[in-house]
Amino acid sequence: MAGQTDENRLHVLRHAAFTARDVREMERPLLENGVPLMRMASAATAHVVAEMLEDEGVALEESNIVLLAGSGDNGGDGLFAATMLAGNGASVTAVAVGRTLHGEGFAAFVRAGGKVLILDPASEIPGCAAGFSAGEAGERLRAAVELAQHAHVIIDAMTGIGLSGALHGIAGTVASSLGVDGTIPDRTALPAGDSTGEFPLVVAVDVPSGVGVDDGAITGPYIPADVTVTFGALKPCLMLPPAAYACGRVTLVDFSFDIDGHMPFVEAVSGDNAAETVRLPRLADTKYLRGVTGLITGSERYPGAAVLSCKAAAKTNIGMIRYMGPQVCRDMVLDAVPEAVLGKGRVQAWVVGSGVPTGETEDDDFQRETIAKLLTHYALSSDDDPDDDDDLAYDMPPLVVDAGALDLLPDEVPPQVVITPHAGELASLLTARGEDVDASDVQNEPLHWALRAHELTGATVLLKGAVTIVVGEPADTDRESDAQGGFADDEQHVRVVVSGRAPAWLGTAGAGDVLAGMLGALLAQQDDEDVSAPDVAACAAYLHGYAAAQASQSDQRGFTPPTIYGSDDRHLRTKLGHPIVASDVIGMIPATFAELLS
Ligand SMILES: NC(=O)C1=CN([C@@H]2O[C@H](COP(=O)(O)OP(=O)(O)OC[C@H]3O[C@@H](n4cnc5c(N)ncnc54)[C@H](O)[C@@H]3O)[C@@H](O)[C@H]2O)[C@@H](O)CC1
Ligand SMILES: Nc1ncnc2c1ncn2[C@@H]1O[C@H](COP(=O)(O)OP(=O)(O)O)[C@@H](O)[C@H]1O
Ligand SMILES: [K+]
Repeated sequence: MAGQTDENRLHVLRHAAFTARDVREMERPLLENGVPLMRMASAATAHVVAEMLEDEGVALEESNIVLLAGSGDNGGDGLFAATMLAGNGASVTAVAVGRTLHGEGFAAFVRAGGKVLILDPASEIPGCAAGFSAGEAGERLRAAVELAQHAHVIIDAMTGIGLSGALHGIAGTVASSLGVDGTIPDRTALPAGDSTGEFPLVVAVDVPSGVGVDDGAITGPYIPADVTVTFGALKPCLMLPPAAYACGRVTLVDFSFDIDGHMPFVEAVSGDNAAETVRLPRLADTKYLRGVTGLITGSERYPGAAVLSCKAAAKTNIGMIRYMGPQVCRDMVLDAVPEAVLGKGRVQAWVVGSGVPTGETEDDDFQRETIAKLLTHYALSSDDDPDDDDDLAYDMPPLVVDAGALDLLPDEVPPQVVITPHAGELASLLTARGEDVDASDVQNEPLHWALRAHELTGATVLLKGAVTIVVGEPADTDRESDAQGGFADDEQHVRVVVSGRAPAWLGTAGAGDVLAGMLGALLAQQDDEDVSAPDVAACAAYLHGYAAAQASQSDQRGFTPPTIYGSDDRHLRTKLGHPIVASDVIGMIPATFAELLS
């Protein structure tokens, strides 16, 4: 049984992220018992740096390392790591970006022969001359940046979970000189773990300094890392876009935290989770029991979306699909999926809007009218008393609202309504509700805006991207108390799940239509009340991403669970794969099921 417990713990460690506050709570009992966490953190960091240098064929004695050290404990971790590296012959310079340095770490570093470069004229670091002129401060800053740019490795220990707001002051200037300012990481996401293989390699201590630790937002300067060595548990920024794209390969040092005693703030779905949401066919099944998905998708302008959504749904383990749409789409759907049934009838889940033009155009009014009529059944009245009408909305089958149906979404809907916008569509939906936001704001702070959309509409929000974020209510939430108390808006009542399984090859026309169809099918087959809409939605994104990975033969993915420090898991993912079209993803759905269920 112990083996199984270990396996569960490992799964949680690799797929659950905890807020900075919870991490501090988990640390406390260990620190009170005198467990030398900082020594453990820094030893692991030093080991990872040494290993990277070895991989690049650079001997430690010949290496130049620059430590960017802040004045908190993150800087302390960095200083002790640098001490070990200096002690083993590396030439290490610590650049102090704050007014102070961790006392013991600094003393140890100096004893090991490390050099220190102070940037702040007001610094109070013992034995270091301060009070230099503004001109000299500028010179020192330039020298530090130059030194770092020519190092083999930069160890980024400016801030960890103690960051508040965007990096400012000298730390901010250093980060924007060496990294980027406010823009999201733009890299090929090499499957072999993101390392550029070019010097300087960047190792982030705990988290890359400057990214939003709890929300993954990028609002200021930071330095994208090749490797992040993180301590105790994953932080949300290691999972959430866009910060997760700045972390590179992640190594987690297990401190034996009590992870079971705390609620993760964000979870990443795994293949096991996805497999669990698949309803296995039973001997006494009929097509109706296996689930029926109704689709009102495609239009005269975009008939292909009808085919993609229908075919994807039909192949995602259900009994039947029903299709409604214009003649051209009906013909094409029947051609591609002769099994489809045309017209109305009972369904266990709906998919609406994929390939339907938005309200800005005059086209396909009939398709939009049909969708609008269906959506009226999902509208909740805004008064606080849940009345009979509301109950009817709660009793409606799950519904996926995609693309051109998003602007038809009622003001407030029950949580089985899943909206599937990309960043631009989410910005439009929020703008229509009075928020001042554009697509790039959503890209920089996707969790924040997904939560806002959930809060405003009550819908489960699936925000598409390389890491898809899903926000909604947990399974056990009492809908009546929720209707009375307003919509869930704090971490206790919101479930945040991500899927980062897809390669970037998936960003291709029609991929969203395929996802909508797969999600509609996955929702239609649910007969377990304990599975929440956000979990089903995230699993659909996982299956979709996995099918794309198989179709493109790619190892690339938006989120890779961390390697646990000390475990022997150094297998490199190297296959970049090849381009695909959305239809290729559909073709791989059966093989994906076979793989995940085996
Ligand atoms: N508490 C513990 O038991 C452990 C903590 N560890 C390390 O300690 C870190 C947390 O340490 P701290 O709580 O000291 O906090 P940090 O070291 O993360 O950050 C605090 C420092 O950052 C500066 N700072 C904060 N926001 C800033 C901003 N926007 N711009 C510029 N500077 C800013 C503060 O002035 C302060 O100097 C963890 O991330 C981890 O690296 C590890 O040693 C493991 C054990
Ligand atoms: N860089 C990326 N990496 C992985 N997946 C991506 C990336 N960009 C987009 N995707 C995925 O591709 C799909 C695109 O959907 P969408 O934007 O709706 O396209 P369309 O409207 O053409 O169908 C989404 O599932 C999204 O998560
Ligand atoms: K850091």
